[in-house]
Amino acid sequence: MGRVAYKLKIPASSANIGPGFDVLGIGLQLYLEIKVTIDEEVDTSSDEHHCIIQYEGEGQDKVPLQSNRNLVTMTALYVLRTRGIEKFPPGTHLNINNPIPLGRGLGSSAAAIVGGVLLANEIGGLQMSKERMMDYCLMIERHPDNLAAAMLGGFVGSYLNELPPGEDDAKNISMEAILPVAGKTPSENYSRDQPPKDIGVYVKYKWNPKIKCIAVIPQFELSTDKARDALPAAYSRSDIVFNLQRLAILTTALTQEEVDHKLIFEAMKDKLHQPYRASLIPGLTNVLTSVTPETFPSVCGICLSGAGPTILCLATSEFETIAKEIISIFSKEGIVCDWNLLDVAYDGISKEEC
Ligand SMILES: Nc1ncnc2c1ncn2[C@@H]1O[C@H](COP(=O)(O)OP(=O)(O)OP(=O)(O)O)[C@@H](O)[C@H]1O
Ligand SMILES: N[C@@H](CCO)C(=O)O
Repeated sequence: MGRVAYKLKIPASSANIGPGFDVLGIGLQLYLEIKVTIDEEVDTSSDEHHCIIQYEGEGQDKVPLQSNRNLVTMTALYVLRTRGIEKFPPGTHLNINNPIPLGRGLGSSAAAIVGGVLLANEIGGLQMSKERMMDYCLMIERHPDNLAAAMLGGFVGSYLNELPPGEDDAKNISMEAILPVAGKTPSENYSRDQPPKDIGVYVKYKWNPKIKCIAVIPQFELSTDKARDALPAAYSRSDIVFNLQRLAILTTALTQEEVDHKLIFEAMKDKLHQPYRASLIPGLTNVLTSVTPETFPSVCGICLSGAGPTILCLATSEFETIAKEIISIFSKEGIVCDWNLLDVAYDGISKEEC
């Protein structure tokens, strides 16, 4: 085979966008990069799956580098196993550069999972479509919003199909049958079954390019699992209708040529997840009610990004002023933040030869 080298890029993402809990996502121009080099002359036998990982960027002090513990390579190994391949080709090196902060609501885990599936697709020559790769991704992170935005790019809506009984069981097999679970001895009995087909359906909306994304990123982590545990098991009809009405408006309001700031602002309100997560994110309620088109005319809307704690503010100008206002509200709670102005990543995953 000789030496092979290429780079995979996967965007960060913001999920929910207010009312679209587990439904909407936006790909963001902040990319997890995985440089893949395969050189069979190089000895990689120190790793049990022949994959040496170098990692820099967010989480570099804590992201595991063993191939059976790192989310990117664990995901790739899961996909490869379902195709009868148990290891990477001898001589595989990954140089991972990750600017996406972990556990902050910017889709770091979705980028890692999409990156792992894409890596397996390339290494195994599997030639899967993006939709088929999404089936694998959804076996690991079981809501489609961040994953679809990372895979497809742009502003994306998704739903999960109601699969026939046998296939639905296959979709819900335990995580331990798919990936090694932290704190547990890796299983010898992983599933080698390919996932059901067409678990999800995705649609890309247009996006008005005048609207930019301000991400204000508190310097503390909130795991998605913890933020999901804060949610109730059931909702009132009026709260569900509140979100559905706004969701129906929002997906078009963000595409219209004339930006209607007040319409978007109202359509980005939510009653299904943000109110329940407020206790985990001091200052959240104040941020969501203080930064409005009345206080800053270029604000279109403001919401929790994914499971938080990052705040996503959509705006057409005044970016630094708006970011500083959000930062000052958090600072009153003793929370320090970074911020970043991000454009939409319209294209999702990509591969460059090196
Ligand atoms: N590049 C990476 N390499 C290895 N593991 C990663 C990588 N990125 C994320 N992870 C894993 O994913 C975890 C974060 O996932 P989590 O779903 O809690 O947050 P998030 O994806 O950043 O936020 P959200 O889903 O709300 O957008 C990290 O703690 C780490 O275990
Ligand atoms: N929709 C998900 C996104 C985070 O992964 C949530 O809010 O829990």
